[in-house]
Amino acid sequence: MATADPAPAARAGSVSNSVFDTPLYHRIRTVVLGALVVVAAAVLLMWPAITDYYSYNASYYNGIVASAAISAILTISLNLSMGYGGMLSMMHSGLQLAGGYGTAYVVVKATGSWIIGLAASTAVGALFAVLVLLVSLRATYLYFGMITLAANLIVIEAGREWEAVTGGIVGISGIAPKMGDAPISKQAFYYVVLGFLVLAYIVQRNIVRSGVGRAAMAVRESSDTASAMGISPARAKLLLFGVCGGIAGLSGALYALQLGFINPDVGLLDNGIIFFVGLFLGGISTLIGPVIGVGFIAVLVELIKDQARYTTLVLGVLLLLAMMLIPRGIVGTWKASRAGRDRVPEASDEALPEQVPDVVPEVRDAAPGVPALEGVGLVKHFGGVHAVDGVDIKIMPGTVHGIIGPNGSGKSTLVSCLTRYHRVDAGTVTIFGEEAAHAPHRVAEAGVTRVFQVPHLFERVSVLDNVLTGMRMRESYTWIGATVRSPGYRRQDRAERAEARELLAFAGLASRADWLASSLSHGQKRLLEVVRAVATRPKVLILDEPATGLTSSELDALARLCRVLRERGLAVVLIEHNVDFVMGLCDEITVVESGKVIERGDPERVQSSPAVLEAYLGRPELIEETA
Ligand SMILES: Nc1ncnc2c1ncn2[C@@H]1O[C@H](COP(=O)(O)OP(=O)(O)OP(=O)(O)O)[C@@H](O)[C@H]1O
Repeated sequence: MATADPAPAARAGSVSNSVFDTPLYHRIRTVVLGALVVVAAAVLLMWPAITDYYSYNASYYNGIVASAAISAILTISLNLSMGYGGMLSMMHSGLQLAGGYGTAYVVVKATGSWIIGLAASTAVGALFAVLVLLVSLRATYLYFGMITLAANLIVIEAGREWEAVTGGIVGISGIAPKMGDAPISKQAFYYVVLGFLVLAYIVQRNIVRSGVGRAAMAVRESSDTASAMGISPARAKLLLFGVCGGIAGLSGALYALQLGFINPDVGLLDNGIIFFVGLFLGGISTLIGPVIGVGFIAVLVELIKDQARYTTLVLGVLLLLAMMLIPRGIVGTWKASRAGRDRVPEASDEALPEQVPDVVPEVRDAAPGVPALEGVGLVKHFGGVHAVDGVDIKIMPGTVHGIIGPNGSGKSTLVSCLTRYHRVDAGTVTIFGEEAAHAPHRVAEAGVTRVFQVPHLFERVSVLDNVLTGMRMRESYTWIGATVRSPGYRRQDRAERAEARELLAFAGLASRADWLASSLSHGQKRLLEVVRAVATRPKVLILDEPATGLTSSELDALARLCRVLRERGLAVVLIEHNVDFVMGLCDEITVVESGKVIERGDPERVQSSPAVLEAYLGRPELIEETA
C-alpha cells in the first residue's frame, strides 16, 4: 500500500548502533516533535489575537490562515482518495464548487441556517462522488482520472448554465454565516474553520487506521487479493470516495461562507493546482502531509504576493522540484530517513510455540460426506488453449488436498474457476453443497480463501496491518463507528490486534509484527500471506505454490500450519511443484495434465500411477525418487 501510514507506525527493519538508534535520541525526538505540535497549535489558536495586536490588517491575515485551512481540508480529502484509496481524482475542485453551491443555495436562496448549509454541502459532495464512482467502477486508474475530469467540467458547466440554482456566471454572493440575525464575526468563523480542519484530520486518521481504510488500501494494492479476503472492491471504493466527496463538499461550504460568494470559476482546475502541489509537497499517503504542504504553500504565496502573476509558475516549479528531490514529500521523506524511524529490536529466528492458539480457526459444523469445495465438469478455454477441460474435483473438509501437474497444465486456472476469478465456460462449483456465488469476494465470504502464486503482500504497511486486513470480512463496525471510535469499534480493534499477534507468533513472525512487510525475507512474506489468509477464518484455504523459495525451517512452519488446520477441520488445497512437500503432507492428490485430471487418490496411488509417471514432466524418476 503506497507509503500508507499504518498505526502504530510500521518500522523499517534491522538496527545499527548509530545515534538514531539510541533511547536518548528517541526521547529527544519525541519531545521536540511534541513541542513543535504544541507551538503550532498555540500559534493557530492565538492567531487572531496575535494579528490583532501586531497588525492593522488583522482580518486579512486571519483570512489567509482560514483559507489555507479550508484548502488543507480539501487536500485531506484528495489524500484519502489518491493516497490511501489509489483513485486519481481530477474532480476535487468541482466537488468543492458543488459543496459551495449547496451552502449558497441553503443560506441565500432558501434563507436557511448556514449549519444546515454545511450539512447540505457535505451531502451534495458525498452524493456526487458516489454517483461518479458508480459509473466508473470498472475503470482503471487513468480512465478513472479522465472520468473525474469530465465530471469536474460538467459541474462547472452546470454552474454556468443552471442559473436558477447557481446564479450562472456571476454566481451567488452574500453568503454570510449568522447566529440568529447577527452575522458571525470573521474571528469567530476562523475558529469554526480550524475546528473543521481538526475534524477532517481525525476522520482521515481514524478511517485510515480502521478496517475501512485497510480495505480501501487493500483494493488499491490488488483488488484480486482484497477479494480473496472477502473485501468487495466496489464497496470499499464507494465508501472511501463517498467520504472524500463529503469532506470536499464541506470544504466548499466553508469556502463560500469564508469569502461570502461562490461562482463557477472556483471549480476550474487552475484553482485545484494548490491541492495537488500541497499533497505531493507535504507527502501523499501520510496523515499530516497535506496540512503541512498546504501550509507551506500558503506562506510562500503570501511571501510572493507582490509578484502574484508568477504564482502559478512558482507552484509548478515547486511541484517539479518536490517530485525530483523528495518524491515522498516532506513527511514521507522524514519518515523514510533514519531519523524518522522508530527503534526496533533485532529479530532472530523464533522458536515456534508448542501450543496451538485458540485463534487458529476451526470447522465444526461440516455435514458428514459433504465436500467443502466441489467442481463438476469445469471447462475454461482461453481461445484455443484448453486450460481446464472437463475437470471434476472434490475437496473434503479435514484434509490436505494436493493439486499437482507439469507447468501450464491448468492448476492455477482450475483454482481460479473454483474461486470464481474466472467465469467458467461450463460446469458447477459448490461450497458445502451450496452453489458458489459468482463474485470472488462472495466466495471468500462463504469460507473459501486463496493465496496467489504471485505474492500479493501489502508491502508498505506493517506486518500486523497485513494480518488485520484479513479480518475485514468479520468486522461488524460501520465506517461511522470507525470514524468516531465507538466503544464497539475499540473493543473489536483490540481483540483483532491481539488475535493477529497470536497468529503471527504461531507462524514464527511475532517479533516482526511492527515491521514494514517489505522488510521481510521472501520466505517470511510467503508465510505472512498464509497467516493473513488464515486470519479470514476460512473453511477452505487454497495455497498456490506456497513453498517456493522457503528455507527448511520456513517449510516446517508452513507444514505444521497446514497440519494444524487439517486437525481443526479445514480443507487445505495445496498447488505445489515441491513433490516431497506434497507427498509428505497431502491426504489426497489430484494430478492434472493439459487441463484434464489424469489421476487422483492418496500419495501412494499417485506415485505408482503409470499415467502420472509418464506424464509428470516426462521424467518418472522424479516421482520415484521421492517414494
Ligand atoms: N488469462 C489467460 N489468458 C490466456 N491463457 C491463459 C490465461 N491463464 C492461463 N492461460 C493458459 O492456460 C494454461 C494453463 O495455465 P495455468 O497457469 O493454469 O497452469 P499451471 O498449471 O498453474 O502452471 P504453473 O505450474 O506454471 O503455474 C497455460 O497454457 C496458460 O498459458
